[in-house]
Amino acid sequence: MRLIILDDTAAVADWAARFVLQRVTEFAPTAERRFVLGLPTGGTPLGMYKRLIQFYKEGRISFKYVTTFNMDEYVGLPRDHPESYHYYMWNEFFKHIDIEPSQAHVLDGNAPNLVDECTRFEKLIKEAGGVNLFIGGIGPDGHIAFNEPGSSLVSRTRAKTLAYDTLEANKRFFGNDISKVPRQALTVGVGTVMDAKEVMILITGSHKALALAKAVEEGVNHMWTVSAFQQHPQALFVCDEDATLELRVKTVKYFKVRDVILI
Ligand SMILES: N[C@@H]1[C@@H](O)[C@H](O)[C@@H](COP(=O)(O)O)O[C@@H]1O
Repeated sequence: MRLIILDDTAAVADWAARFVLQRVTEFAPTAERRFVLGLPTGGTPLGMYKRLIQFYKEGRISFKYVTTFNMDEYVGLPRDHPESYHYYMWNEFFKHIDIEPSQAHVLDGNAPNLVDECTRFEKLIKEAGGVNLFIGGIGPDGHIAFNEPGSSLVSRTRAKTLAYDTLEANKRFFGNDISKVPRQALTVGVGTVMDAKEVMILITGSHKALALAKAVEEGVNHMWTVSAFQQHPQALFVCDEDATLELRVKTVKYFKVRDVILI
């Protein structure tokens, strides 16, 4: 696991977008050999999506042969609700780029049978040949996707009841009214993300500092599900200075040696 420490949220957005650009460019996807990207929602990746849209407009990247799988979706929120992850992905990213809509997969939180929907999603990932790069964000309680504290670290895509901390953290998107935040979500499992060839997790802000410290400095722990990625062969945590506030100076100094060169 590598930890990339950058100055601020803008630097994280730029770095993450350039990392995606680099990986897609190196892979040189074609119709027969598509690049498979796992994607997150939330406030953290917004800047990365903006930069990627810019790269696309400048002709530096194409998503024509990219297949995407989103991490999660609320259960029971209409697809056209401004806080659904379908709506977010379409408005913040997909409608601005040349991705084939049929290749942009987001879990259906309104499916008649949620278990079947999760099974279908896992099957689609398998049929696509697995995920080349899974990008994720975390909650202040250290959850990855919606794998709340206590989730199995070998879990697969399934429905989860959201933890109180997550309802609190996400109420800002629902007029600060916690009662409006859906209580359940469909989420890829920790195991689903662990299966990706490479994982990049974006962590910004002092409210995520404790989670980052737990993930990096303590042992693998199902109460901080993002800590599982210590055991991934190709995992990158990309954070800003604020997110490092709970880390030891020694840890920060160690990881501040930059060894990843991007185009
Ligand atoms: N399920 C999502 C996570 O996938 C996301 O990483 C997290 C952080 O969101 P933000 O980036 O807005 O802090 O929010 C939700 O809980």
